Amino acid sequence: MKHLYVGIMSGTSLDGIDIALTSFSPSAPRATLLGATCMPFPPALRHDLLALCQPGADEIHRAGVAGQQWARLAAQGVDELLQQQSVHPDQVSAIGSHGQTIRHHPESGFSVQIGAPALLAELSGIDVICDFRNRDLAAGGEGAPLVPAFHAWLLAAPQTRAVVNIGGFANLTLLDGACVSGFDSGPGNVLLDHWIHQHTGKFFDADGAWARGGQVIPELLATMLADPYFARSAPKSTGREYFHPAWLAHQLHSRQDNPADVQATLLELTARTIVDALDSCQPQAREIYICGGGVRNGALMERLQQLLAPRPVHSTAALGVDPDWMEAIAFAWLAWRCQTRQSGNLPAVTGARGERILGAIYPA
Ligand SMILES: Nc1ncnc2c1ncn2[C@@H]1O[C@H](COP(=O)(O)OP(=O)(O)OP(=O)(O)O)[C@@H](O)[C@H]1O
Ligand SMILES: CC(=O)N[C@H]1[C@@H]2OC[C@@H](O2)[C@@H](O)[C@@H]1O[C@H](C)C(=O)O
Repeated sequence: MKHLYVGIMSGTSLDGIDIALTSFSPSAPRATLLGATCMPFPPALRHDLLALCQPGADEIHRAGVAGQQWARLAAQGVDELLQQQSVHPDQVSAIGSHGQTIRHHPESGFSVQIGAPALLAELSGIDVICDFRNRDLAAGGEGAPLVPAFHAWLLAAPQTRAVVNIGGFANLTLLDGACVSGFDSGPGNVLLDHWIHQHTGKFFDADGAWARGGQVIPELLATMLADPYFARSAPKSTGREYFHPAWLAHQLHSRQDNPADVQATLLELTARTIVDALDSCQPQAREIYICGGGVRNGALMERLQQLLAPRPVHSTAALGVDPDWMEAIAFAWLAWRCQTRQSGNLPAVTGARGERILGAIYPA
């Protein structure tokens, strides 16, 4: 039995494809990250993937083409990573490939991730496991978030703790002994990224510096916080279908605010909705660990620390998991769960009728 798995995640930020080579211990809940790489999207592919997140003409053809480009980039990354680690493809049990979400509609029972898994299997010579969300949806679940099951497997502890992923969207896991809850709290970086790009051409607000120079606009914050998604009870998940540029334009309506103040308000929205989501969980987490790109936003981390004080807020690095690779490692874990015919979802999180083995296998 081989214990090496490759996990591949390209999240809603559309910054690139994260790839993690991971080994799992069959006896203990332990995941060892052997190496990882990120393959940034070439601008044209990023543009095409972003366009596919909204309905548009000829989208089936465009999704077919973009999916293959995604698979070629992922296969190149896997090849480079394995060579760097002196690992032969035959030594890898499977690739867990999330693919790129282009539509997530749990209310209609489906979620679409593209990434040409057959081509990835062909190019890599490794079994590819993909389509992790639709079995949970078929069982009445949201199909997301899935990482809480991995957090529970790896990070459960006697004290109540929370793990918060801040990527394009933010999701949290509350670990309370054997009880696990989790859901998407709302936008993470997605609106911050959009707003800074629109005003400066930059892809993200490095360290939150631009937001730090602005002032929160209380009325705008109150309007955004009044969005019904935030008050909805779990299970719930969201994405670019809901929190998109038109959502922000609608919130701004005919306001003529200083753009840096809007950025400060969007950062406050992300922080407040994460804290409100944590506060809605019972019992309260006594320690909070953050992963995802949001860890690099110093202004956001400081605001979370202020709002959550005196509870400690750390990166998941404090638990021995590099915050940049948590999600990719989780998809390596989901591949292992599928291949060993173990369930991958948590019904208490997604709302599915029961535990299910997640994923579809494309043999090498
Ligand atoms: N130095 C930095 N300063 C501020 N923000 C940063 C920095 N580096 C990355 N980020 C933010 O992190 C985002 C990427 O995070 P991550 O890779 O976790 O998202 P993702 O996995 O694509 O999203 P999701 O978890 O929603 O699927 C970037 O879009 C950016 O907003
Ligand atoms: C549909 C989809 O791709 N959702 C992502 C997204 O990014 C964060 C959040 O929204 C989460 O629900 C999910 O990803 C992680 C990996 C999850 O399923 O746990």
